Parts: sequence; structure tokens; C-alpha cells
Amino acid sequence: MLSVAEAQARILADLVPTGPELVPLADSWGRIAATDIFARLDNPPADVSSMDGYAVRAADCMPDSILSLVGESPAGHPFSGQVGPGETVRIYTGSLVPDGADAILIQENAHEDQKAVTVTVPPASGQYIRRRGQDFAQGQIVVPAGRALTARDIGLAAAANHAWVPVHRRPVVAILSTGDEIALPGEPIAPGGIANSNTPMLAALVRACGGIPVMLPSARDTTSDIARLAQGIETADLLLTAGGASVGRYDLVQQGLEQIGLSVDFWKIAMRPGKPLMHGRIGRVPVLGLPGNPVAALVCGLVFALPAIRTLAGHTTPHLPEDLASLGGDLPENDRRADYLRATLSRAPDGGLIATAFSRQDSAMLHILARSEALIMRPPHASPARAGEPCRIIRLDTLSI
Ligand SMILES: Nc1nc2c(c(=O)[nH]1)N[C@H]1C(S)=C(S)[C@@H](COP(=O)(O)OP(=O)(O)OC[C@H]3O[C@@H](n4cnc5c(N)ncnc54)[C@H](O)[C@@H]3O)O[C@H]1N2
Ligand code: MOO
Repeated sequence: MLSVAEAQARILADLVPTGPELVPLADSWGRIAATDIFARLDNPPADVSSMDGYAVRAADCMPDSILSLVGESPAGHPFSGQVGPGETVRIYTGSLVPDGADAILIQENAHEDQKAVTVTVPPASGQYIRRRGQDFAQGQIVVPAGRALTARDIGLAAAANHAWVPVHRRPVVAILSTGDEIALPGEPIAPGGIANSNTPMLAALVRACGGIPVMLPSARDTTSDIARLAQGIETADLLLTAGGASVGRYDLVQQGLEQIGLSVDFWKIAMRPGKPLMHGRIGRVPVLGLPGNPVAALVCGLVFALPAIRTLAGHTTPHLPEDLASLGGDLPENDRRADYLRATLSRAPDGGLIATAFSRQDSAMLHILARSEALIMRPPHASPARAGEPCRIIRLDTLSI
């Protein structure tokens, strides 16, 4: 069985990010920049005042100096003349500093009367002047390719005079749940049936990764139904299946998809939950076969589908970040499968995180999954661990997944 890291590497190996599309800047939150975005101008565009007051020549300003007020430079209406010796121009925050001036005398440090401005506290040369281009210069990269645009990036790109930005097209991810027992949530459920939790849960995961989920109708446990429902998959960027991945007589996802050209890259990995994970391709479309147990489907979704979708979406750092915590309870020795234990988080007196595994780790228990704040990662063959020892975790409380 493959290790988690080998499986991740093979899944990501030949994924190609989607191509670019232009979107209005105001709609670009969370989208991934498809190219470097360059400043189209200097910011500030010229030397400007950072305070309300008077543009002066610092050398003219001593306590009680009297300057002659020769004009005004409101923001957006630059003063066209020069500030000559002994002269000053009224100025405001964001106004262009007129030629000749080299400092701003803030109005709290001056007294104006009948076109005469008396200095009370002189400014230093250069004081309260924001220099042209001190924020960014024309031609400078303001948003690098591969960055998920934040509100701050959008503000920056707007200041750099962009109305449209090139971003990666959202990857289309088809989701196919399988199983005769699966019913649409809200529908009457036949004896032995179960509501389909995987499809809406995986659709939400796809959205959280920046993709567009396409929820296919659930397939019956026959190869022909699985093949029928996955037809047309060539228009998607990724196919996620859930269920039918294991070894039972009715676990037919591979055989069904082989009818429409699936070639399997690997099947089964050393991980709990998630042992029967499958990876392959139908034509150019990558396929991830997730286990049907909903916890296994979601954990494999986080560990494998999330980085795959993020890579397709153009992210340059596709994996979920890992954190360190200390164990809130003892853990037994691990077997050969990497374990992802559902856990709660609390804070130690020193502020550090404490991760405490739930006593029940059944991969069908969605309520525990929904209440989990972290996954404790236990490597294969880990020795028994004591409360207080360090452990690696994936935080779920900071994700909206
Ligand atoms: N003899 C063995 N049996 C099993 C093994 C094994 O190695 N040898 N592996 C186990 C592991 S690990 C997992 S995980 C499951 C995965 O099985 P499948 O992927 O084939 O999933 P199903 O059998 O179709 O379903 C499992 C379970 O999950 C429920 N399910 C399925 N789809 C949904 C859905 N969309 N929404 C809600 N619940 C769903 C299904 O009813 C079953 O209860 O295999 C073990 N068996
Ligand atoms: O390892 Mo299976 O993925 O839950 O029970």
C-alpha cells in the first residue's frame, strides 16, 4: 500500500492549473491570480501631504517666522505655482506638495491671519511628505501569480489602477456517489437506505477549495449505471467518486469507470480512514475514488482532493497547513496505516494547543466529525504516546470545511 505522501505526490504530479479568465476586480475575492499583476502607476502618484496644514520651505521656518500665504492646494486640485522664499500654500491630507516646498507645517503648529501664517513649532525638512512611489512604483508586481486575492490585494490592485484581473478559471469538479442504499436527503428512505451525506459534503469541500461542484445523480451498484452517470466527464476538470471503492461484491466503481476508459494509477493506501482510495484517469480527466464511509470520504477529501482542486485552481501552496499541539490523552501504538484522529482542541496555560482524540473513531460517525476541531496525524508504526507529548495536527476549526 502506498504512503499518504506518495499518494499525494502521484495525484498532484500531472495536474495542470486551469487557464485564465478576466473578472471584474470587485468580484475577484478568493480567486487565484493567473499572472503577475503589475502596478500601472506610482503610488502616491506624486509627493503628497500626509497632514492638513501649510506647504513650506523648512529653512524659512523658525519659531515666530511669518510666511505669506500665496495659494491653496486642495486634494485633486494641485497648486500650479511655486512656493518661493518666505511663502506658503494651504495644503490638505493627500494634496500634491507644490514645487518649492519641502515640508508640511501642520495647522496645529501655526496661526493664520489675513494671508499671514505665523509658525509656532517649525517642521523638519521632509516632514509629513509622502514621497512619490513610496507605496509602490509603476511596473512593480502588486499581486504575484498564484495568490488567492484577499480584500487587501483587491485594494492594492485597485490602487494600482486595475479594473479587471486575470484569474484561473474555477475548476469544475463532478461528484458521483454510488450505492443502492443512497437516497436524496429529504426523500423517503427505503428499508436499509441511508441519506446521501457525501455528495453535499463534498460539494461544499469543492466550493471551499475554489471549485465548481457538479453533483451527479447517485449511481446504483451496477457497472452500467456507474458508467452511464459518469459519461460526459470529459467536460470536467476532476471526477470525485464516493463509495464502491472497497473489496465487496458490489464495490464496482473501478469496473464501472473502466467501461468508459478509466486507467487506474493506484488503489489502496496506508491510511485510516481512507484505505481504499483510488486514483486514475479517464482520458485527460483525473479521477479520485473516495471511500464511501462519510468520515473517510471527507478526510480523504481534505488530504487528497483539496490539494488536487487547489492545484487545478492555480494555488501554488496546495496542501493544508499543519500545526503542532500537545496530546490531551494517551494514544496506543499505531499499526502500518497513517492515522487521522478526530480531536478537540483546547489551550494550555502557556497558550499552546492541546489536541484530545475522541474515544470513538468510527469512520461512519459524522456527528463526531462535525464537532472535531483538528485531526491528529499519527505516522505509521508510531510508538505509544503519552498525554503532553507533541503531535502534528491539521486544524479544522480555522477552516470553513
Ligand atoms: N473486507 C473488507 N471490508 C472493508 C475494507 C477492507 O479492507 N476489507 N475496507 C473498509 C474501509 S477502510 C472502508 S472506508 C470501507 C469503504 O467502502 P466503500 O468505499 O466500498 O464504500 P461503501 O461500501 O459503498 O460504503 C461504506 C459505508 O458508507 C456508506 N455510504 C456510502 N456512500 C454514502 C453516501 N453517499 N452518503 C452516506 N453514506 C454513504 C454506506 O452506506 C456504507 O455504510 O470499506 C470497508 N470494508
Ligand atoms: O479506513 Mo475506512 O476508510 O474508514 O474505515
